[in-house]
Amino acid sequence: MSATPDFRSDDLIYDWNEIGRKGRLIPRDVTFFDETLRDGLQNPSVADPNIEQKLKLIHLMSKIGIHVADIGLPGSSKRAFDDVLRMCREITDNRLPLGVACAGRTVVSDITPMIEISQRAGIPVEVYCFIGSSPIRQLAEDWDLDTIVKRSAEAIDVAVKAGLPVAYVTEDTTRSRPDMLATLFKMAIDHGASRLCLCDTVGHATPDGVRNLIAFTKSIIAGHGADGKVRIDWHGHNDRGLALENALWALEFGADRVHGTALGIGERVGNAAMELILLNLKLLGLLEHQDLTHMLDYCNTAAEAVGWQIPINYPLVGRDAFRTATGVHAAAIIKAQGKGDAWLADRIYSGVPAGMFGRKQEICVGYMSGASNVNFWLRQRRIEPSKELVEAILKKAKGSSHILSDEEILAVVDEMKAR
Ligand SMILES: CC(=O)SCCNC(=O)CCNC(=O)[C@H](O)C(C)(C)COP(=O)(O)OP(=O)(O)OC[C@H]1O[C@@H](n2cnc3c(N)ncnc32)[C@H](O)[C@@H]1OP(=O)(O)O
Repeated sequence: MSATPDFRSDDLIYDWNEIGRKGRLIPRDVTFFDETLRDGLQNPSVADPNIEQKLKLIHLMSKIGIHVADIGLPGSSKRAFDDVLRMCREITDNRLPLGVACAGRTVVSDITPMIEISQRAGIPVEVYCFIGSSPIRQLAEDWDLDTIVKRSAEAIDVAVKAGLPVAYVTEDTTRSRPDMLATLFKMAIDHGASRLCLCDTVGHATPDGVRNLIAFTKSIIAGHGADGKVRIDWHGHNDRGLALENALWALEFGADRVHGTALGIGERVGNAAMELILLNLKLLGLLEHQDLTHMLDYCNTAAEAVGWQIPINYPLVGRDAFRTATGVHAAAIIKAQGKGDAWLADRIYSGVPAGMFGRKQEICVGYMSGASNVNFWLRQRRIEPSKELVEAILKKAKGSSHILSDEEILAVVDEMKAR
């Protein structure tokens, strides 16, 4: 598999990432499940977005190629119910290419609002019903296996009878015992669940755990005669900082659908960041036809909706993702641009080509800069870069402890003009 769809990659970028990859294939028909409006909003430091912000996000999700959005727990409050109904109507009214899911406990009263919304909005809401499956959850809740099986079967039956697709979610799967999981998975398949969602609820998993769990789940599905009928979801959290890596490995190991949230916003330290999952798959040569130029808008909208700032050094969408003040870096980018080679300029000092995602390389002037930065800055603004002017700006930059603002540079330009 070639690393990028770019015909020039093979001769100009030697790709060590590809060694050993051959033969191990991330399935090309992977799908994406966006949890921003459910798990994302479980973070204690987010503000609950208003409905207009939620609708805007729904539109952006459909633009970046999300297949299904989990849009809340309609059973949790009247406001949640109303928002979910409104979002479902937005999807049907605008024929957005986006499926919807709603979360609920394996409790009938959490499922019935989803049935009502499906009927009123004319959309099949995927029922994402969860119950804790690990010994640690069982201990805290005093649940025995029979209780969990009975509750789960009852909830799945209600949803299936209403004609809704069901993803059966074993909370804390990554710390659950295999005998417990085997019993629950078989029960869910027998009762008509079309997906088993493996949850790293507390961010415990490493890639080895992901591989073992997915292999185990596949063997249960196959052994139960449901191969090709029941799909596997991966839902991961970032407590060990491994959410993105685990999500990518989950796809590699055979998960059909992967969950993520904008900017990784979610419970505690969050989930796998959806934009980074998409970014990495794009760079692996997958998602060739997916237009990801709306990712900046998706992340900015999510950040604004929950009242967060995107960190300046955040990949892809952070302010500095494609910005340099460094003399050696800037000189090389400028040389590439001077050759009229946009491809080269976008890759020479960037592991992620900005143009692929609707962004561009930026060069600024600071204490680490050289004459190239200043020349470039002036030419971009159609100001003649005389030797004296370049030297004066560079002197100011070298004596400064920050990147020069446009105003600061223009003040030097005016000062030199006035001489
Ligand atoms: C997959 C996940 O991320 S889990 C997180 C899901 N999201 C949320 O919890 C956010 C929205 N939640 C809420 O608004 C509220 O917690 C509600 C409406 C769901 C429930 O509120 P309350 O009835 O007041 O219960 P409370 O929140 O105090 O406790 C949760 C209850 O759910 C129970 N519960 C949790 N999962 C299940 C389940 N699968 N089946 C049955 N009961 C369950 C707990 O045992 C506890 O019951 P208890 O009150 O009898 O001890």
